[in-house]
Amino acid sequence: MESSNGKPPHEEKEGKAAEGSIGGYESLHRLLESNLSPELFKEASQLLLGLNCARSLEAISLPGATKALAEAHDFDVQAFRFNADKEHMRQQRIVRVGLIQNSIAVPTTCHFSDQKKAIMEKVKLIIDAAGASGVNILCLQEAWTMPFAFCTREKRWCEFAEPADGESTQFLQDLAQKYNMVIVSPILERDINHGEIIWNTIVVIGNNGNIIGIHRKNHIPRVGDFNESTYYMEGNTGHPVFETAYGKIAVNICYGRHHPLNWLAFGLNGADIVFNPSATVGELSEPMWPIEARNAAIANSYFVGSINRVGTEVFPNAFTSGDGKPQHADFGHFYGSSHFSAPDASCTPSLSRYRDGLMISDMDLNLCRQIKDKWAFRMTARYDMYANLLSEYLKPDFKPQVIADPLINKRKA
Ligand SMILES: NC(=O)NCCC(=O)O
Repeated sequence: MESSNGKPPHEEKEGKAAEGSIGGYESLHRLLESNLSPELFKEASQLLLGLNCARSLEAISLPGATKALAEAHDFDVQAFRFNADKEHMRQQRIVRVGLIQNSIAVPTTCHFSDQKKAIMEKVKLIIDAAGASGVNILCLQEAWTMPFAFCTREKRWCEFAEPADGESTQFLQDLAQKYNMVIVSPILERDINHGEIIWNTIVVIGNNGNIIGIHRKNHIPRVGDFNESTYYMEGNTGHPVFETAYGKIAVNICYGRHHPLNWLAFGLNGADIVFNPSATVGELSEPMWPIEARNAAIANSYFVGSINRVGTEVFPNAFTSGDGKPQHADFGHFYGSSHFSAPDASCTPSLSRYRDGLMISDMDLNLCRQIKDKWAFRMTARYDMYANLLSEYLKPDFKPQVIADPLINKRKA
């Protein structure tokens, strides 16, 4: 949507491009939409997003109440539909799935209770919008109750950790029940029954407000300012798939998306939808962001919901990145851009790079099996061959299978 004087909307509103915008636009998709002719935009869009059942992805309209909440509280809301072919012997399995991205709500210098309360208050409004839209399964962003303070290496941020059945879970249990919605809640967990150990955890809350189970982040980053290994260890919960009233779901937490075997394991356990709640910044990972999730959806014949937080979080004390550059007090810009990818290689556009948002998608889960039948990736995967390689690789005397050219150093001048 371009404004009346041809300027991108936020440039006009704020007199300058918002931090994280692309020349004043919220996303690449919106930049293209505003600057290409409708015919060219349609073609570009089809190339970028792929086709679903041989057609462009359809946008769906949402109730007035959702739009009113988005308008009043300035969050981006977008909604699309992934179709599957109609089958003779199986009913459609359509579920409405939502992703929420958000910035923190007050400065990181505020009292911790006030920070958490303010985030919960703002996220509640977006959950209300998801509820008003009839969302069945909703996933929040990684460590949603707090700033992503792990860059600082300061242990005081551990105060945000809470038991899996703690305050934020109880808060969401009420909303899950109210809206008959499954909610996936990524938190910093404190395991009080095991010596107060801290984990990066997701809690799956069923549509009756019950806790179905938890999963703990499998792969912990040691890259850039993501000093998460200072706070928690690799998870001990394997690759659970949660069978909910609306489908089988799993959660690959943030940095796990760089590990194809992590994606595979959730697929082998039967997931139809895998969420990837994340916290990641532009320079480090943005070129990977649209590729990895989409590739996982294709390779594993399931839907992926990718979520990233938004905004720049400034911390009270400056820290260094161990790269010889000056100390700094922020992590860089969390670029939002939450979106869905489908097993047939289509995907939605992304939410805003700088505003809070709610991405909604209807998806017929039958598409997962239809794509398995079409591409037969499971049938052609040769898992036994790879199981063998991996078990050899794990042995201390493993020798890489390399066949060297015997003439490699024998070329005459
Ligand atoms: N939160 C987290 O694991 N971030 C790591 C950076 C990335 O994977 O992009």
